[in-house]
Amino acid sequence: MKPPLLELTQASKHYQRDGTQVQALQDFDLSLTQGELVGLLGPNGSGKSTLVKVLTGLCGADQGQLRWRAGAVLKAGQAGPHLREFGVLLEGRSGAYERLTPLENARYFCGLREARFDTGHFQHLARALGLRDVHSPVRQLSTGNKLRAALIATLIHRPALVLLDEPTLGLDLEGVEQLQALAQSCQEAGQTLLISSHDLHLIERLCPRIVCISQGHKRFDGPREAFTQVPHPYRLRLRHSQPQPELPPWLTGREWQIEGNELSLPLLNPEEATRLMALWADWLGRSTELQLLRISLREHYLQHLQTSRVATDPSQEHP
Ligand SMILES: Nc1ncnc2c1ncn2[C@@H]1O[C@H](COP(=O)(O)OP(=O)(O)OP(=O)(O)O)[C@@H](O)[C@H]1O
Repeated sequence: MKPPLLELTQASKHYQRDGTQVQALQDFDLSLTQGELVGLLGPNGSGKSTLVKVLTGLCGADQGQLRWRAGAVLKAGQAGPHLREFGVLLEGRSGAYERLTPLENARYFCGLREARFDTGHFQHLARALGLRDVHSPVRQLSTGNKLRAALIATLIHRPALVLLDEPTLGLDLEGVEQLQALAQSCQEAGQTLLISSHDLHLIERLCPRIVCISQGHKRFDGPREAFTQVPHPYRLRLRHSQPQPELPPWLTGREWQIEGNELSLPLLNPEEATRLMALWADWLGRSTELQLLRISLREHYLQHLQTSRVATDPSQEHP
């Protein structure tokens, strides 16, 4: 097993707002290894940006520790030379200077990280993201192209760790696909990426590992397959005016949900639906609507958020 590139342990951070304490991050552990592509999911106000800020030394933590490349133990949120190896895009905002061109921005940010500017790499990034106009001031570019310029400035020095907070905000469909392909090529080149997004499908398509955060707590951290795994991934939903028939023995113990005249039954597989329909042919024949559904990614996500909820500041979260 590879040693961790970055290890964050027991990180907590609170803000003071209108005289009340908002716990943005609570005892948060995160370990990232080289070449990982990790998706960070969580509702508004769940602590994603705070986590990125603590990781990148932009905001100090109340407690917690950070280790980079198995080096000295630092206080979480502490700045240091290790940050030169980071590339950060914050909250989907264009971090590029408006008066400078995308090329000048890339040169400037490369210099800040004390890295050698590689024209070939700049051209590769601009091509990969479809940014043709690299010589006009950023202020003259469209929102999507401002973001492309910021992404280039984030990646120009080939950072070992790339942290992208909402990198698709303002990107069109083509832009999202370009970003996805670029993120995959960064991973293939051995870079580690942590991508925070509200786009569930992007995270599912792109990230083999998913971390889910809610109210500052980690709710899930594991492979994408485990994230989308539930004991009964199908649901038979029917509408009927009659009382429901008896459940066959192989379905007893399952949670049968009734709402008005709508009835929903969790199933293991579509074959269970076929067996049920044969058993209940008469009764089902009188139902007005019958649907076999696969549990959606959104439902998986909501289930993860509901597990072990704690009452820290529930008013702050909006799924
Ligand atoms: N500077 C601040 N002062 C006070 N409270 C803050 C500050 N920054 C964040 N918070 C609060 O901390 C909590 C976590 O915020 P954070 O921005 O980390 O969430 P997020 O998951 O990134 O949200 P979003 O998806 O909306 O970007 C929220 O309750 C937020 O209101």
